[in-house]
This record gives sequence, C-alpha cells and structure tokens, in this order.
Amino acid sequence: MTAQFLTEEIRRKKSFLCIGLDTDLDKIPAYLLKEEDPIFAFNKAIIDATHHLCVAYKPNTAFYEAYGIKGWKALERTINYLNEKYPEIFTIADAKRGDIGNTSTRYAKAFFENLGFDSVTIAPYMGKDSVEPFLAFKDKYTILLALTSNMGAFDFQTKQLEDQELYKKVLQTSLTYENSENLMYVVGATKASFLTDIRKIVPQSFLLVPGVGAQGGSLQEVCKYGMSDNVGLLVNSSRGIIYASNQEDFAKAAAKKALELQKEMSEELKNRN
Ligand SMILES: O=c1ccn([C@@H]2O[C@H](COP(=O)(O)O)[C@@H](O)[C@H]2O)c(=O)[nH]1
Repeated sequence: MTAQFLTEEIRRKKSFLCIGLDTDLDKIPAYLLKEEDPIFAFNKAIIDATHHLCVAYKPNTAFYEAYGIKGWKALERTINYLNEKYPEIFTIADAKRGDIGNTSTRYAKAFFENLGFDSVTIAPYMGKDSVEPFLAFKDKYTILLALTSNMGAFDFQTKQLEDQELYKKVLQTSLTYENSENLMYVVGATKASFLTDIRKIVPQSFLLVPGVGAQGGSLQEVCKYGMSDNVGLLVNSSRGIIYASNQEDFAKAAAKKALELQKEMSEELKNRN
C-alpha cells in the first residue's frame, strides 16, 4: 500500500482511526474461550464490526507472543483475514524491533514478506544500519519511535543532545537514511504540544499517534498541532475500543466507541483540512 492511497482512504472514510488489536485472554468475553482460537474469534468479530470506521489495525505483537505458538498463529490468521477480506486497510505490526543489519533484514522479512503487514514499528536506538534494512522494502512502511506516549519518554527522548533534543535528532537523522520516503513516526497523543516542532522537521510524514482514550491524550490537541495538508495522522485507540464491553455485545460496543471517534475525526477533517 502507498501513503497516497492511505490518504485517499482517510478522506473516503472521513476517519484516520487505527484500532489496536491488543487481545488479552483475561479481558475478552468468557464465552469466547470455548472457541478453538479465541484470540482470532475475538479479532474477527471486532474487525467485522469496525472496518468501515477505521483505516488501520495495529496488533501489538506482545499480546500474541505472550501465548507462544498459539498466539503467533492467531496473529497470522488475523493478518491473513485482513489482507484477504479488507485489503484496503493499512496494517501495522507493533513489534518495536531493530537490530544489527542482517538481523533487521530477517525481522523485515518476517513482518513484510512472511506475515504480509504493510508496516512495522522500529526502535531507532541502534541507528542507520538497523533501520535501513526495513526501508529497502518497496511500498512497506517503517514506523520509527520518535516521541513515545509514556512517562519514560522524558528519561532520554527529550534530553538535549548537542544542539537539540534527542527525539528531534532521531527525526532529522532518519531523513538522511536511504529510502527515507518509507518512514513514518510514532508520536504519543500525550505529547501533542510537541507536534508543532515535530511538523517543522517532518511536515508531511505520517505519524502514528497512540495514547488517546486509556492514556488520556486529546484527539483535538493532536489534530490542532499535528494535522498536515495530507492529514498525516493515524490515531490509535486499543483498550478504549476493543474492551468497551466484555459481554456478548462486545463487537457492537466496540463499533459504538469507534463511531464516536470517527465522528470526532470527521469534524476535525472538515474544520482543519
Ligand atoms: O508510544 C507508544 C508506542 C506504542 N504504544 C502502543 O499503542 C497501544 C496503545 O494502547 P491503548 O490501550 O490505546 O492505550 C499499545 O499497544 C501500546 O503498546 C503506546 O501506547 N505508546
């Protein structure tokens, strides 16, 4: 998928919502545990109920890896289902990988070729040769952690390095990487006030913005400081949508929460774009 197609989908659906599939067997409705693959059964129901309201899904791989082979198979079934039934949806493997070059290439193959995700999240700490192997894949996106939503972001990311904060250095340096047009960035919704400075460095890049809902970030603030001419935002909500109910109506309840966000996004698009 290309970023241009993603923008077209955002305008068509009037939504830049990304739904996080952070599926936890302790939180899904108990009756689903009788299913042969409860994680996939839950994801499928959520996807079928919400696909028209969002443009992306983001399974966080931790929630699948935690269950070993069973979890990985559920992740594989989920991405296959999305690619077959809803190929217009942008898919994000939130895996936060990155290693020496030859190892990064294997990670890239795992997520882009084997599983068929459109994008994967990457930690920038190991630098150029750990990121470029992901960027080498055409029409696939590498989503670099820039300024994360958690409190620990202030431990390193906002510290001054030479003449600027580390997160700005990450953004600026990443633009010098080969195939940097395949980059997107993670910026937490809880750090919305930083978006003005971020947009000075990456005016058009897509930003994956987690942290609205359960973490308290404001959608309006994110749009005010972060929306670009091509929208350039994928705002994620995971727990706030998928765990709206733990009863038999869970998918309907998730769709209701997703619709609330989609309506707010539609307003923002009308007013700001
Ligand atoms: O800075 C970051 C980077 C990633 N995440 C991930 O996004 C979702 C957020 O879930 P909510 O339930 O909507 O809070 C989750 O998978 C995180 O690991 C993040 O929150 N912040």
